[in-house]
Amino acid sequence: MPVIDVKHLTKSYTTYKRGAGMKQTFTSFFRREAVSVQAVNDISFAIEQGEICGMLGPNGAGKSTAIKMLCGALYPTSGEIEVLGYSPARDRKHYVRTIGAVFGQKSQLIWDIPPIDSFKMNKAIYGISATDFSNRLDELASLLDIAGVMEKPTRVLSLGERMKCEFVMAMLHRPDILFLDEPTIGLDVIAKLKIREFIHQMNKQQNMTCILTTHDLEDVEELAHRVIVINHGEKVFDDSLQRLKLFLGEKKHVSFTFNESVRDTLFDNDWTKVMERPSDLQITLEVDTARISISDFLENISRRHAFSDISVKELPIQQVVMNIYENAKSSLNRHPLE
Ligand SMILES: Nc1ncnc2c1ncn2[C@@H]1O[C@H](COP(=O)(O)OP(=O)(O)OP(=O)(O)O)[C@@H](O)[C@H]1O
Repeated sequence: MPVIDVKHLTKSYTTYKRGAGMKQTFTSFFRREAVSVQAVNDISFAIEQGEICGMLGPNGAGKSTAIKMLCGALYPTSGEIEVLGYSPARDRKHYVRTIGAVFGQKSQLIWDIPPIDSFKMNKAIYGISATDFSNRLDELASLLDIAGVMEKPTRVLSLGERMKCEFVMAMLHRPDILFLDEPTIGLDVIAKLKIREFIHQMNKQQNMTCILTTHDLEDVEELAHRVIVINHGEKVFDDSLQRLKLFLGEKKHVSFTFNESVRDTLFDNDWTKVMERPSDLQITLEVDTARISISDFLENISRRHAFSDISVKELPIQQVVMNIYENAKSSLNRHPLE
């Protein structure tokens, strides 16, 4: 039986148009034009206990709105959410004891006091015993490597240190389900690794279920068993990471800065496509790594052309979603895996 069951979830926001300038602002006090935004549109999914599900989608797709409804912070316009038998919006008081949440863009810690005092506040709110609090805090602090950080005022912490403390705050009461909204946004590679390792550990140790929204495909690659892609409020993909990769192909974007100008035609073959040409010396190529390994590709290029800079990246999320969106409608039900 799923621990999270979402049926036909829909959320529309109503905002009011306000014109620019004094005259239109004044007019809008008396006559306002209502504008409705369909942020989440008829989304359904079910998640089993212990699953880690990544939610991907471009800016404005509706991911945060969906997570806020799952946390009980927003009422759905229509549709049903059941998490561990609770309705998040209706049974808030009992429900919040079973979940934890970390929002990359919004802190739960109190800015002017050290995180340790915010943790003690949660101890009181959740009625955690002194022994359990102390054991749990020791465990979380050592997993996240934050000794010496918890006693400084939150406002002086680096982003990475603060995010680790946000995770402690969310996990002190041992929630069964963790909702994460862009938990690694703005973090350096080391901090990202630490946080991913921590989520893994909690998932393994407590069989904790987790939904995370992200723009970082590596988060999904490292963590998620399953991926839901949302575009314009609609679910356009819901399956395993393996199947997402089949949609993406094994493509990467490789950008070079060459020492001398190169012609586009040099990259005219079956496994590369020119994506960008910012200058004579710079080029971004899409490389199909199913056809040529990155190491062979780089060796091939470096034998012919000297370059001073290079970067290898996953496909931008915008493009991933576009590819999926274009393919999804026509071929989702008759995919090569089947
Ligand atoms: N409080 C609000 N009032 C009106 N419109 C809103 C509100 N919150 C979000 N929206 C609109 O709903 C849509 C979905 O926004 P949401 O924040 O859920 O997207 P998202 O996928 O999380 O985007 P991002 O990746 O940029 O955070 C957007 O068009 C946004 O402008």
